[in-house]
Amino acid sequence: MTQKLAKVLAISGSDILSGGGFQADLATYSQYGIYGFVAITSIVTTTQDGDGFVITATTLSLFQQQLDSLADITFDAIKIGLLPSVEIAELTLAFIKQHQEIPIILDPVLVFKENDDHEITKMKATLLAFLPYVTVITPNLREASILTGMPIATSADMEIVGRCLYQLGSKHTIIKGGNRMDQILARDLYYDGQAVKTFVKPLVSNNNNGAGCTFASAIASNLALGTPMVAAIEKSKAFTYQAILSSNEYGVFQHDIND
Ligand SMILES: Nc1ncnc2c1ncn2[C@@H]1O[C@H](COP(=O)(O)OP(=O)(O)O)[C@@H](O)[C@H]1O
Ligand SMILES: Cc1ncc(COP(=O)(O)O)c(C=O)c1O
Repeated sequence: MTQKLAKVLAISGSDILSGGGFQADLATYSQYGIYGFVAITSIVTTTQDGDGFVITATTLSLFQQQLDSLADITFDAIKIGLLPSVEIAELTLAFIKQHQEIPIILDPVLVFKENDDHEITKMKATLLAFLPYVTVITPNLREASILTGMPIATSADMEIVGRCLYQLGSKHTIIKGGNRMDQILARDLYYDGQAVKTFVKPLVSNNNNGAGCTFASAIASNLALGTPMVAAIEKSKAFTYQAILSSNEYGVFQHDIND
């Protein structure tokens, strides 16, 4: 008899270059032997000169149609990635409120409209409203700084901001130092209201596009399979490190979980 596959939903954008977005989510689920579903929030394409990218949001009705199509499915975890607008974020929040019995991983991708302070302020308020309804959030330094309004320049700042996100309602927080804090180590800080833990790997100079999506999807996969939180983060950090080690010019490449 074949074993029943765990089912994980990605609420994510499409990355035309396949490094990040739902392409990375599905590649990760596949390595964990998980059946992956996707509700597409947006399509990310490159600008004509190839130097930038354009985010086109899925229409609200098409996005809601996707969520409605998934209404009868019992998922083992849900991972949330790029939310291109406050409206898509609000529909997503309403959806996850109906799935409070499973792990929900929020990777708050705040790459959109980097120069539009008004949009960022609105999105910040919407993302903060997610905190009581998600299991774990995985902001990078910039995202953690936007969410809390606090600057992060040192490892000590990471801890202060981790504690602040806990005060704001986050149950489990991982602040990703990645390649933005240190020259030698990729150091992430975890806080759950009790203990501060750090997860560390050597910093490699490879292309890390899609590392954040891969990390959050691996955590979703591990939690869906019943792995406790700290072990899930440890395994996901190692999985993502291997993926960064074998990236190409487009993004990371996910390996067998035993590599
Ligand atoms: N160059 C790198 N070398 C090793 N680990 C990295 C590197 N860049 C990111 N990571 C790790 O990959 C994971 C995803 O982080 P990151 O790429 O910083 O997220 P995001 O894509 O959200 O900015 C984290 O565990 C981070 O520490
Ligand atoms: C659709 C989508 N989601 C998320 C991301 C962020 O990717 P990451 O933070 O994993 O590098 C990207 C980046 O290209 C993307 O295209």
